[in-house]
Order: sequence, then C-alpha cells, then structure tokens
Amino acid sequence: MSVCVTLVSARRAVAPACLWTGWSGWRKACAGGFRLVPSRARSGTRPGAAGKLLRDGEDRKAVICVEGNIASGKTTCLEYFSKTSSIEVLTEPISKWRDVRGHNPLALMYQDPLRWGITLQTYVQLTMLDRHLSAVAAPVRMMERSIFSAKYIFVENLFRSGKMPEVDYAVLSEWFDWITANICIPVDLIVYLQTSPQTCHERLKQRCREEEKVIPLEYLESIHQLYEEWLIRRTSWPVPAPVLVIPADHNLQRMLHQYEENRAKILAASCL
Ligand SMILES: Nc1ncnc2c1ncn2[C@@H]1O[C@H](COP(=O)(O)OP(=O)(O)O)[C@@H](O)[C@H]1O
Ligand SMILES: O=c1ccn([C@H]2C[C@H](O)[C@@H](COP(=O)(O)O)O2)c(=O)[nH]1
Repeated sequence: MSVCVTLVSARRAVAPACLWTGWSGWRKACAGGFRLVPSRARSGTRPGAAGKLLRDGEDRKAVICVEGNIASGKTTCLEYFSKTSSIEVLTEPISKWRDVRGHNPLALMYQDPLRWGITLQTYVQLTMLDRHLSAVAAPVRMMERSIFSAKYIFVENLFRSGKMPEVDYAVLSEWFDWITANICIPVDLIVYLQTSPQTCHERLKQRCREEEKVIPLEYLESIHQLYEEWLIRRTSWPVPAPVLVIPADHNLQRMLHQYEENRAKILAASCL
C-alpha cells in the first residue's frame, strides 16, 4: 500500500533582532535558565536567534511541532511517539484552557467568541509560550501545536470571521510580535497532519468534548483553509521550520503504520 508523504522545503521566519540595552532587572531574573544570544552571533547559533533570549542548551535539542485541524489526530500521534525513549512529548495545555482559577475560557469562547475570544487567546498565547520555554529533558521534543498556530490559525480565524473586534486583534498581534522579536522559539520541524474537515468533524463528534459540541463543519473548514494557506500554499504567514506533510484521513492502523514509516524523517530533525 503506497502512502504519500511530502517534505516541503524550509523557509525560516526571521523576526527582527532586538539589542536589549536595558531590562537589566529582567535579564538578572532570567539568569541561569536563559542567555541572551549576542546580536552579532553567526555560526553555531540557531538562525534568527541573534539578539534574543534563548533557554540555555536549547539550541542543541530538536523541537518538532505537530500541527493540524481540531481532532485531526495530533494527540494520538504524540501518544504513539511517546513510547520512544529519546522523545519527550508535550500535549497542548488544554486542561488549563478549561480551568483557569475556576473559569473555563475555552467554553466561554465557543459560547460568545466576540466577547471571550481575546480572553482565551491571550491565555493560549501565554501557556504555549510557557510550553516552548520549558526545559527539554530528552534529545527530541514533540509538542502539540505552537504559539505560531495559536496566532496564525486561531486568532486569525476569529478576526477574519468577524468574531474578534479589531482592537482585540491589534493587542494580541502586538503581544505576539513582541514575543517573537525578543524571545527565541526554536522549531526544527513541523509535522502537518493533513485531513479533510469532514474527517475532523466525524472524529470531533466521536471524541465528544463538552465545549466543542457547538462546532459546525464550517468552523473546521475555515481552520483547514488557514492551515493550508500557512503550511502548503505559503501565502499567509512565515513558516518557522521545514514541513513534513502526513495525510491523516486514514484509519488508525494505517496512520500508525505511516508514523512508523516517517520515524526516520522525524528523528532526522535532531541532526539539523
Ligand atoms: N486515524 C484515526 N481514525 C479514526 N479515529 C481517530 C484516528 N486518530 C484519532 N482518532 C480519534 O479521533 C478523535 C480525535 O483524535 P485526537 O488524537 O484527540 O485529535 P487532536 O489531538 O488532533 O484533536 C479521538 O477520539 C481519537 O481516538
Ligand atoms: O489557539 C487555539 C488553540 C486551540 N483552540 C481550541 C480548538 C479546540 O477546541 C481545542 C484544542 O483541541 P485539539 O483537539 O487539540 O485541536 O482548543 C483554540 O480555540 N485556540
């Protein structure tokens, strides 16, 4: 049985470097865990890292982000690779999005996106940044989604569909731009689980997460279009790493087979 997999070439995002002449208090607070990459750094440093804060030792570890529509099978993919000793797996911090000090911003967003979209996405941005910056224990880290898809897919979707006021979009964009200009967020490979929105709709109904019962097929179609624009057509936002596209409409057994077939390509990210 032939399985089609495409490795799309790299086109790294290069955010403007920042010189950090001040901020001494913050830099002291970060000492130990982070270092500032010299603004003239060239060899041996990640592209785009110059002038940014970088977690110590992180430039030697590989980071793979698994991207895809809601219920495309990302968690299932991560579960599969979590059995490999050299890989550590980080799922999305969805339990936090469902319970921040007793509040459920995920449910609120689905109930009234115009009012609560910024609340959820601000918290998603914070918790995803925290995930990106947490210390890596294994040689390879696989994480579910990224701070990039939070902005380029979900914030963008809310705004474009008229469900986020322009001022909320502007504030979130300012935050995102500041973070990516000043903090190094290393990504070595994006694994894109490419599904049809219909498949995701079926899997979503099967998973039956309470907050997501209101999601119509059209919502998944919009998310799908944004992913395709970003990672396949490359007409929207910078892509921070090479992209490995894995068609993911197949049944579970065939998907696990595909993951095994792609193991070497995925682990090759640690040699980049
Ligand atoms: N290849 C597959 N075929 C059928 N069902 C699947 C497949 N992969 C995952 N599922 C099921 O679909 C639902 C969503 O999968 P999940 O891995 O949670 O997706 P995601 O993390 O992308 O939201 C779950 O109920 C899961 O068991
Ligand atoms: O930036 C984001 C990221 C995720 N979400 C929503 C979309 C889904 O309802 C869940 C994540 O579920 P997955 O099954 O992992 O796709 O969170 C969001 O609204 N904004």
